[in-house]
This record gives sequence, C-alpha cells and structure tokens, in this order.
Amino acid sequence: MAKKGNTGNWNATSSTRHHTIDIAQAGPKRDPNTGTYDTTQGQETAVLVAVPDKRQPEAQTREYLDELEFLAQTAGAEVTKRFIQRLDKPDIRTFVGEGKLAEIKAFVNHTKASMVIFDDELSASQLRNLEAELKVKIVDRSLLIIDIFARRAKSATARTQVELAQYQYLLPRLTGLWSHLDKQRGGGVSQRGPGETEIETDRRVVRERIDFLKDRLKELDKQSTTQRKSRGGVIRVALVGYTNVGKSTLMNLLSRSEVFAENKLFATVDSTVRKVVLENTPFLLSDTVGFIRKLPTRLIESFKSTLDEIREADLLVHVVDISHEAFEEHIAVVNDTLKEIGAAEKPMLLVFNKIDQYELDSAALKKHTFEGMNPDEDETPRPTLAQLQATYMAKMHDPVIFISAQERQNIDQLRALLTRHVAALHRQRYPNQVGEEAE
Ligand SMILES: Nc1nc2c(ncn2[C@@H]2O[C@H](COP(=O)(O)OP(=O)(O)OP(=O)(O)O)[C@@H](O)[C@H]2O)c(=O)[nH]1
Ligand SMILES: [Mg+2]
Repeated sequence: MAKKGNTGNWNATSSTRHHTIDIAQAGPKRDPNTGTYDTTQGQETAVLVAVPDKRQPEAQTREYLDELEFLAQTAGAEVTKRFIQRLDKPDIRTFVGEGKLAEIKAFVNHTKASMVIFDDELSASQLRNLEAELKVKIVDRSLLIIDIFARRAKSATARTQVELAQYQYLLPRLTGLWSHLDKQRGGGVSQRGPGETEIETDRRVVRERIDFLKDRLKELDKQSTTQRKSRGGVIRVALVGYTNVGKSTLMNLLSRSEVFAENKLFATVDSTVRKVVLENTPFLLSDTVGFIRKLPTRLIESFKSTLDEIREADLLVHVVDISHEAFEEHIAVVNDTLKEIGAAEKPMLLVFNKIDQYELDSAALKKHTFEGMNPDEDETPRPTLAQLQATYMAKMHDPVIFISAQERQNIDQLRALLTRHVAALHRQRYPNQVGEEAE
C-alpha cells in the first residue's frame, strides 16, 4: 500500500534555498547554514479569507475553504479561523471591505496568528495594503500552491520550474513584497546600476534570473527530449487527475514501484515513468503532478516540461476520487486544464477510485440520518454506488471503471481494460507486427 504520513520535509534544496519565497518566514526560523527549519518553536497559525460572490451556494463556499485549509495544512500551517465576506467583487484596495478588515485585524492581533491566506490571487497593491494594515504575512492562493510545489520538487527540472514560477509571481509584486532580494543581490548599493532606483534594480535582478531559468529549462528539456526519444515507439500512458485522488497509489499498484503517495495535496510534483508489461504488452506509465482549481497559469507554464509527459501520451488514465463531494467539479477542472495544455483530444479511460471510502461515507451518513441527528428533508439522498456507476457508464463517452486502489477492488478489471486499450493502440501503430512485441 501507499506510504502515508508526514515526511517532515522542511529542507530547502541548495539551489533554491536563497530564492524561495517561503510562506513560513514568520514562523519557524530557518537556519541560514543548513536551510532547515526549527519546528520546535511551535506551529504556524493561519486565518483564511474568502470573498465569494453573492450567488455562490454556501456548500460550495465551504468546500472551497476546506480545500484552502487542506492546502494550508500541507504547507505546515494550522488554520484557526475562516472569514467570509460576500461581495459582488473584491475590494480593489484591500480585497475585503473596511469593516471585515477591522474584524480580521482584531482577530489576528488577539490570537497572534502568523499569516492570513486569501483564496484568490491578490494584486501588488492589495498585498501591500493588507500587509501594512494587518502586519502579518499575507499569502494568496497562488503563492500557497507555489510554496507547496517548492517543498516537493526534487528533480533538477521540477526545482527549476518552481523557481521560475516563484520569480514570475514575484516580478509584478516587487513593490508589495518582502525585501528579501537584498540578500540575493549580495547586498548593498554597489550592485545598483547607474541611475537605478532600488525597485528597478530588484526588477532587473528578477528578470535576469527568469531569463537564466528559462535557458536552463531549455537545456534540461533538450536532455529529456533525447531521453524520451530513446524510449522508442513504446505506447505511453499517463495518469492524470485532480490532486490527492490516488494517482501515485495506482501507479505503484500497476507498476509494482514505490512512488511517494500520501494524504496531502501535491504529494507528486516530479513526474515518474515506469515500464509496465501487461499480458505481453509493454507500455510506459507516467505518474505526474495533480491539478487543482485556480491553478496559477504561470505555474502551468513553468511546468511545461513536466506536462509534456501528458501532452505526449498516447492514452490518458483520468483518475477521479469518487468519495470527494466535489468530484464532478474536479473532473471539469481536469478536463479544462487538459484543454489548456492541448491534451484534451487524447483517448481517455475514466477511473473512479476510492469506492471503499464512498461506501464508508454513505454508511456513516445513513447512520447519522437514522439516528435523527441530521433530519434534513430537503437534502437529496446520496446515490448508491450502483446508481452512480449506471449514471456514469451511460453518460461518459470514455470507458469508465470503478475501483479502490487501496483495497485492491476491481484492479484485475482495470488491468484488463488497460491492456485492451494499449494493445489496440499498439496494433494501430504497428499494423504489420501482429503477435510480435515491438520495442
Ligand atoms: N480510501 C482510499 N484511499 C485511497 C485510495 N487510493 C488512494 N488513497 C489515499 O489517498 C491519498 C492520496 O493518494 P496519492 O496516491 O498520493 O494521490 P495522488 O493523486 O498521487 O496525489 P498528488 O500526487 O498529491 O496529486 C493517500 O492517502 C492514499 O493512501 C482508495 O482507493 N481508497
Ligand atoms: Mg501523486
């Protein structure tokens, strides 16, 4: 089974150490020599803020904030409160209105919260104003996601991609953000070009770094393209899906490997490729980064080489967590993201995972209702798994299968389905090689 639990991976890699925009700055102090955090100083606490428009249903607002809280936890912060303000559109100056801001400020001061996390991207001026007003770290959704990626990235490519995303995030916000660039410049006015103001110098340094990272990625890209070419004409299958749905668990199951999987968002940032042989049909299976709603576009752009794995696949296996209440929205987010990266037209198998959890949740819900604890008659009853299967088998254009990677339910059927599709693709590619193995 997949490995679980916190790895305590607080180490910054040496190449990104000085460039990480780390949301954990005001919390545990980082040792400048080792780049590691002293986590004994207690956990960071975060306050969440969302400004949904007035039409957004309550359940959706709650679900979005649940996800933001999960992201915050993954980044190492404990959430102590959620603030919601329904507005037609966010306040241009401070994102929330004056009254709400005062409320947040009072709470932050009183509880000594270490950061405030906003469920949207903030502009440079909003960042600046909020920081001046609240006097704690201000983190927006994009930065939170980038920060998680920064902690997870291991390969040279992923690290370079994350760093590029960090600098692209930073560039338009230089006036609003921390002055940590001082350290990078080697400090002092001497580095400043003639007639340059500090902010101009900062911008120049960041732009230079962005150019450098782009060049470096091009180099790395060349290497991996050569690598991919050497894989020959083997059929390539990519696992895609929302984050935390069980892609890596499934990868491990199908390829008998040990890819890191855990109950946190974005456990996988690097892509992994394994050769799998099912009934004499060889193919390459790749596990890759999960998608999420409002994934910063710049992050998608920076992760181009990782996403190439998906773009160049012959078949996509779209994994869905059926036990998640928002699974339908997740499917839509994944399909939209695939469209965005130009991979929407590929053949696809839809794998509904975590049926064990769905059954468990349904049983718990039933018990709850039965005991009269939740006698909400307006609420539509949860469909049974059989009903869901019937609906989705009929509704989807792509082949559909329901499994539990964790409990090994229907895995043989999945293997058979996969074999059938890979073999068909293989025959298509090598029409003259009937019965032979191509390599
Ligand atoms: N109940 C249940 N849990 C599962 C199942 N498959 C995976 N999980 C759990 O779901 C969590 C996420 O699994 P991963 O395999 O890391 O998911 P992922 O899609 O690779 O996630 P990211 O890499 O973060 O995008 C882990 O805690 C798994 O143990 C399943 O069939 N049932
Ligand atoms: Mg994974």
